[in-house]
Amino acid sequence: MTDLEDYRKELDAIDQELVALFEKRMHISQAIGNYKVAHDLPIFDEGREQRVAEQNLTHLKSDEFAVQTHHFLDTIMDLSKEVQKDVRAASNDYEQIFAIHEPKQPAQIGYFGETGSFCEEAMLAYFKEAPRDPKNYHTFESLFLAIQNGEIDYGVLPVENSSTGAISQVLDLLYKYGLSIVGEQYIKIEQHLIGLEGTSLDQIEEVYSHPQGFQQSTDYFKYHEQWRQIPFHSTSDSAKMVKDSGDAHKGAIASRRAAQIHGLSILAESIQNQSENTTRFIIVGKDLESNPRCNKVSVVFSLDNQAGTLFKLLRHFARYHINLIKIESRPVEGEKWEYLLYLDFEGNIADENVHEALRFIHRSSVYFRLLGCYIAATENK
Ligand SMILES: O=C(O)C(=O)Cc1ccccc1
Repeated sequence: MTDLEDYRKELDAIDQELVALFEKRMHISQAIGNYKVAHDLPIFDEGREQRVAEQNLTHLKSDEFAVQTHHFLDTIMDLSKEVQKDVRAASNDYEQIFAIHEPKQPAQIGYFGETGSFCEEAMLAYFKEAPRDPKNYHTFESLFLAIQNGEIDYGVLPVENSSTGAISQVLDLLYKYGLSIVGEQYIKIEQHLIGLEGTSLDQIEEVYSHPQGFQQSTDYFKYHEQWRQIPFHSTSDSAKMVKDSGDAHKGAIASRRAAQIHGLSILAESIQNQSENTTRFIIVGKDLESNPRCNKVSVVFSLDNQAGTLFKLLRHFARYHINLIKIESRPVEGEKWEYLLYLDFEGNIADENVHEALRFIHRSSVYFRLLGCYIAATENK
């Protein structure tokens, strides 16, 4: 027999013992998982992991393989945690996450802002037949509250702008109120400086708008630094306020439509930084809705604060051939340096690969919620 064959036989014998010990260890991890679920304890205990690694390294005869042994122990502990997370996921009634409801019809719709707001435009574009008696709300949170308490079935809010990025307050509210995304709509945004009829630019002293209006028009305001910029509810609330004030020194940033509706004049046209300025709006409802035509999924989750967890999770999107569209992170309220991740990707929750990927994210995350599965909007260029 060659030496090589002898070595291999020795390895086979060791592997056999390792596998038997590993299986035994995994059963104990599972039992610990059950205990932690029953006693509502966290799965990750950094102090204990550190102690286990240190204690086991003292069993080495020399330091020669200390690094590899550390790696080996870390991997074993990662696998144990996965088993424990499986136990917890099963106890969370995983299928409940996918409980799909029928769309509400006829539905009471709400939107953010006074009549003439961009959200109203998005609502009219999304619900092809103009909704009957839509209600409007002057803060994002009051709109979320109205959906939560059943005053309205769906609400329309901005979630992302092509030049200013995510509208983070809306992401935070989706998490806070546990509501769902049932659709989306793009609207091309042109901002104008508007004021009372018969006034001119040199009379303006202060300008009102939604913070988005200012952020999308920063270049224009570099040339008008003497004007006071005053944040107000929505662009259209600002327009209405200027009209109601009758004050020629006040201006608003809003749409052409808002100027017409509130009887104001355009003093400076198209003042937004980006000529193709576009906002993505979401239609928010109480429950998850989905049908076979839906091709976009949104989720929110948080991870253990450990090296490599995000990579380990995102790797599965490549493995299941899922196209990621967007990832956004937000701090968790009250938890310093802890983050929630908002992920959009292509697919339908009924697709096998999406289901598998979601099962994995759910299992690997500390917090997980499916925000919605809906039809991806296309941009009208
Ligand atoms: O204020 C509005 O009109 C809104 O609907 C919010 C908003 C503001 C600016 C751009 C896009 C959406």
